[in-house]
Amino acid sequence: MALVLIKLGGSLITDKEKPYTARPEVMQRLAREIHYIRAQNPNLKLIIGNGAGSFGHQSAKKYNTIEGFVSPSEKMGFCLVHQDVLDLNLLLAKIFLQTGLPVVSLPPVTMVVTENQKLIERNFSCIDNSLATDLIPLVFGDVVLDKEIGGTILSTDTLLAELAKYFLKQNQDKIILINAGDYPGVRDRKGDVISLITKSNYCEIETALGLSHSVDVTGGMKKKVEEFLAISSLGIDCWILDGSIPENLVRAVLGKPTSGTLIRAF
Ligand SMILES: Nc1ncnc2c1ncn2[C@@H]1O[C@H](COP(=O)(O)OP(=O)(O)O)[C@@H](O)[C@H]1O
Ligand SMILES: C=C(C)CCOP(=O)(O)OP(=O)(O)O
Repeated sequence: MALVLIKLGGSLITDKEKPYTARPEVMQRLAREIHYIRAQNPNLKLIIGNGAGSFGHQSAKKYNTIEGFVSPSEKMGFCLVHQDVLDLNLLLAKIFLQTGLPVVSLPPVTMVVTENQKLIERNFSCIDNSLATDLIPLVFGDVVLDKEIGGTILSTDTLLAELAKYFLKQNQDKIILINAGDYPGVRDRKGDVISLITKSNYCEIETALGLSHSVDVTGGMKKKVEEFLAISSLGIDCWILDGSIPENLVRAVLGKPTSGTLIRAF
């Protein structure tokens, strides 16, 4: 049975230029599209992750949470970042539920432990169990506890890549990962969208990949492409596409012609 992991980027579901500004109308349309995808493929397993956008990235930057915490104010900051990502996730979860999608919000802080920002413990049994009962696990970029530096930040991209590897080991038939943002795909130095990134053309396009132009603590486009290229070599196709174009996400999941960037190892 196929598994599709969908990342709804913070750039798509919030206005990353305006602190704490969600885009509920975009969330509603995405919910309807995901509802349609499920109706077309009742056997499809879905995991959805949402980015932190102008919610968690604001506080994460303010408290430099990715580097850990020492002082009481940094520790408080860690908790406030978690609250910010929960607030955004709650808005999205409510909209999904109103649309009839059986989502269950699962905070990654309870699944993953790091050491000096390196992932050392994973417990994805709640994801497994949710999928087994035909629920849609809804995860998000979150704070996580770190054995050396107290805490850090785990992006949705990293989490979904880890989940893709985990389910691959469990002999999942086919896995695809789709990153939907508010950009048309990965751009080259001229600004044109690169339709296909492989191990062979990566070195030619690498210099075009940068950080996010918005407030963002987790690495922007370069890290995204590197992480997706790494899992593509395991046979997992990854799309980076524009989720603000109606039906684009639907087309990618249903295997129809899609505008955006496909990352495939070959
Ligand atoms: N080569 C590139 N192609 C597209 N976007 C790029 C590129 N290099 C840097 N970026 C920046 O990366 C951003 C996407 O990363 P990010 O903000 O983390 O997205 P998301 O919130 O969807 O995860 C783009 O909006 C753009 O500002
Ligand atoms: C800042 C925090 C706490 C999480 C970041 O998550 P993401 O890295 O997945 O968020 P977006 O870039 O998609 O906004």
